[in-house]
Amino acid sequence: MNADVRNRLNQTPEWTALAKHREELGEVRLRDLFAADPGRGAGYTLQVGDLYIDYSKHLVTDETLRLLRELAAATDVFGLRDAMFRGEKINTTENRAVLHTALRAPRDAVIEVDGENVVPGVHAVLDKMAEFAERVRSGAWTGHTGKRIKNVVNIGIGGSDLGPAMAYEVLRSYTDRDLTVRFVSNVDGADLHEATRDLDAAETLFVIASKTFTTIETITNATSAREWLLGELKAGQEAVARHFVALSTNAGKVSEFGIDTANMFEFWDWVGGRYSYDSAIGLALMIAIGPDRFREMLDGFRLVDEHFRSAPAESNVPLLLGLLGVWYGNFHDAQSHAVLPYSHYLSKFTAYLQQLDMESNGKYVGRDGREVDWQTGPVVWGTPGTNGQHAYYQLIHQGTKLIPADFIGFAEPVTELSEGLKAQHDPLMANFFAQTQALAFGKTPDEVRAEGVPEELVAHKTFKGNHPTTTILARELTPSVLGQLVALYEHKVFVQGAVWNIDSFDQWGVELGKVLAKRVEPALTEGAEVPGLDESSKALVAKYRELRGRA
Ligand SMILES: O=P(O)(O)OC[C@H]1O[C@](O)(CO)[C@@H](O)[C@@H]1O
Repeated sequence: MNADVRNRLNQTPEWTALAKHREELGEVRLRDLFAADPGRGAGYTLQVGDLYIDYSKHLVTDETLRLLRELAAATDVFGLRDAMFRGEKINTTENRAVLHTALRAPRDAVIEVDGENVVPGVHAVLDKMAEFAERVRSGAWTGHTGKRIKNVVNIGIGGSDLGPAMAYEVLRSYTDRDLTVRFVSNVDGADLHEATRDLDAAETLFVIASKTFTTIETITNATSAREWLLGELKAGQEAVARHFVALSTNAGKVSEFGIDTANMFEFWDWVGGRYSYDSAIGLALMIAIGPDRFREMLDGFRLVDEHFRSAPAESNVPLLLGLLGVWYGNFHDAQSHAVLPYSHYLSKFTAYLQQLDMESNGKYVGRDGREVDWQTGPVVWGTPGTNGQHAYYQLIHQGTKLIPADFIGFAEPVTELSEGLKAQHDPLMANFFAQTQALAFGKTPDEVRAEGVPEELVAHKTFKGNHPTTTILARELTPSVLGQLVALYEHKVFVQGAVWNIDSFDQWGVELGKVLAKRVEPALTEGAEVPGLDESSKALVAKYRELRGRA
C-alpha cells in the first residue's frame, strides 16, 4: 500500500466497512450472541502453546472478525511481521532492526543484521550469563573479602527494571530462596536505601542494567551503590570488580564507570529496552532461577514467536488480540484496557505491560511523519483481579466507560504451597470465572425483581453486562508459560502498531522531560536562573527552595 493511502487508514475501504458494520451491529448483546449460537463458548477459542484463549465474550461476530482481518491484510501486518523476523530496519526513526525474537532463536538459526548473523552472539552471551549465574549460585563467585554472594541488587529503570523485576516475582517459587534479589529503579534515594539497609555489603552483588549506560537515574543509583559498598567494606576501587557487573550495549560508558568490561554482559541496539528482559538484562533473574529455567522461559517465548510467524490469520492469537484492541479503541471509543491476573505471582505483570504497550504505541505521529487522525495505544492498567474486585471493579461493572479486559488464570496453584493453601485455589478461580460471567451477561431488572428487591433499588442492582473480556487460561504458571505470555503481548502490541502505522519501537516522547529535568536541577540546588522557565514552574521552584530552607 502506498504511503498516501496508508496514512489515510480511516478512509480505506476496510476501515469504512468496519465503521459501517459497527453501526449495523448497534448495541449487540452478548446474551443474544450466545443465545443465537450455543457453540460460541467452545467455538470462539484458540490454543497457543499452553495458553487457552477464550474470546467468546467479545462484542464481535464472525463478520466482525473477518472485517478486522481484512484491515490487517490491507495494512500489511504480516508483511511488517516478516520484515521484523528477517531483521529489516523497521524501527525507521532510529534506523534499527527490531529483533527481540532473535534473543530466543535456536543456536542454528541464521538471522542477519547488516549481513552479519546475530544468533551466535546471542548464544555466546547466554552461555556467559549461564556460567556466571552458576558461579554466583554455587558460591564459586565470591565478594572482595572472600564471602559468598547472598544478595543481588539489580539497578536499572524502565525496560532495564520492569521485565526482570516482574519475571522474578512471577517465578518466585522457582528461585533459590537463599538468595535475596532486589530491584532498585527510582532515583529517589529511598529506593536504594531500603534495598540495601539490611544487607551485608561483603555478600552483595550489584547488577547495573542500562542499555545506554547514560540513564541518569541508573547512573546516580549505581554511583551511590558503589560509594555505599566501598564505605561499608572500607575498601578501594579494587573491590568494585567483585561486586559490580554491567548489562549494556555501551562498553565505553561501562568502563568509564569503573566496571571491568570482562564483567559486562552485552546486548545490541536491535533489542528495544522494553523488549529486553530475555537478553542480558535478565541476568539477575537468571541468577535467581538458574540457567535451565531461564532457557525454558526462552523456549516459551520461541513457541509463541513461531506461532505468530506461521499461524494463519484465522487462528493467529496475537493477531486476534491486537485486532480486538483495534475494534474497541477505534470503533467503540474505548480509552483503556485492563489486564487482570488471578495470580499473586503476576502482581507486577500489568506494570510491565504498561511500558511494553504504552511506550510502544502511545504515539500520534505515523511512520510517515504525519499526525494520525485515529486513536492509537490505550491506557493499560490493572492489578491482580481479586484485589481489584474490592477496589475498582465497581466502575467496570456499573460505570459509564467501556473497559475491555484480559483475565489471566491458572488451573493449578504453584507446587510449593501447602495443601491448606492450595485449597484456596478453587475460591480464587471461582472469582475468576464469576467475574467474566457477570461482566458479560450482567443481571436484568426482571432478574433483580425476581429476587424480591424493592422497586426503588432495582436500577441500582441491575447489571447491564456486555463488558468484553478475553480469558487466558493455562494449567500452571511455569517459566515457559511466562515466556509465552510475554511474547503474546509483545506481538499483540506489534499488530496494533502495524495497523495504526506507527513506529512501535522508538520512544521520543520520553525525551523532553529528561532534558527539562537537567535544566531545572541547578535552579533547585543553586537558585540558578533557568532561561525560558514558565511562571508556574518558577513559582513552584521558589516554593520548593523555601520549603527546603534555601530561599
Ligand atoms: O536501559 P536504559 O538505557 O538505562 O534505559 C532505560 C529506559 O529508559 C527509556 O529509554 C525511557 O526513558 C526506556 O525506553 C528504557 O527502557
